[in-house]
Amino acid sequence: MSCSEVTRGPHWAELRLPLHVHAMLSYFSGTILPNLSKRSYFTQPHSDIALYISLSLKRYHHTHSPIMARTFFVGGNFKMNGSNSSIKEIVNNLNNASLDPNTEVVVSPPSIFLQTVRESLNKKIGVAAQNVFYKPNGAYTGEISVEQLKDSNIDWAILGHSERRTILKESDETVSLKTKVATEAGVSVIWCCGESLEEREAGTTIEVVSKQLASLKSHISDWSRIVIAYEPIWAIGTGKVATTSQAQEVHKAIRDWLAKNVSDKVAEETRILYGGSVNEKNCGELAQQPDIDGFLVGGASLKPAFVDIVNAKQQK
Ligand SMILES: O=C[C@H](O)COP(=O)(O)O
Repeated sequence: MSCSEVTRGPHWAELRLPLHVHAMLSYFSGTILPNLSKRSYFTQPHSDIALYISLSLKRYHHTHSPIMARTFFVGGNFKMNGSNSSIKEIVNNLNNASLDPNTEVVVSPPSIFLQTVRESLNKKIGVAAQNVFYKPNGAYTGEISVEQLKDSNIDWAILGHSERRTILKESDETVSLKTKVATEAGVSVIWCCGESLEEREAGTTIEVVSKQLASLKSHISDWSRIVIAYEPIWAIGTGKVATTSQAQEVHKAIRDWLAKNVSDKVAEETRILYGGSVNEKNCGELAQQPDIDGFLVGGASLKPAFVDIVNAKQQK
């Protein structure tokens, strides 16, 4: 029902509204409901004023709430590396390390080690699978289901990593479907995107990442279980890290895309990680960028220096 359709209720002047509410109503009436002039505010009945109050408070809250700080996040993607003994060593190292309590940490061993790592690792550290299939069970040789992950207390998965997109030919559609099934079942996802060297040189980085995001958006509605990892393919395992300004530029573009295509809230709250040759030396400067909310670390997550990357925010 529009304001102009409201005909019942006492005149606003009969209401005993606090002065600040009146002031706020006058201030916002022109911006929130531009089709209603200030004059019409003074002539609207009770239920209209209730509508004004509700919209004004909503607007006031939106524009005056402090921006929710995003918890810094560091993921360690072991990829297809490690043995029983080396992974035990990594777990012991993490269990005994002094980790920044303000950083969320998730490690992702190969699937054969998932359960052992989950059982032996400090419970404050999350454990992620490196893949999950979109079917609940059945004849899908080599795949692993969301229910199986949950049954083993694994509540994270890395999806859309460029190595799976390129080597294993996973399409945007497949990655989006997997992400939908995982998040809907309560498994959080580190969702990866990023451009190849040819795409960067052709100047299509933002276009490529936007297309990957658009596919994701067409499959999911709840973004609260998603952490985005921007990983330029040319920087993965090459020792060629993106410069802080290159990384920040793409992270900002991803956040702008979320604001424009999903919502301001999702844009503000979604963590965007950088991945690609991150190490203990380059992480400090990257961590200072306003839109870099953490890292997805490959090679360096297998080394003791991973602890320094987790503590990147504490570097001077
Ligand atoms: O998932 C991690 C990324 O692929 C980065 O790997 P990297 O740190 O070895 O370059």
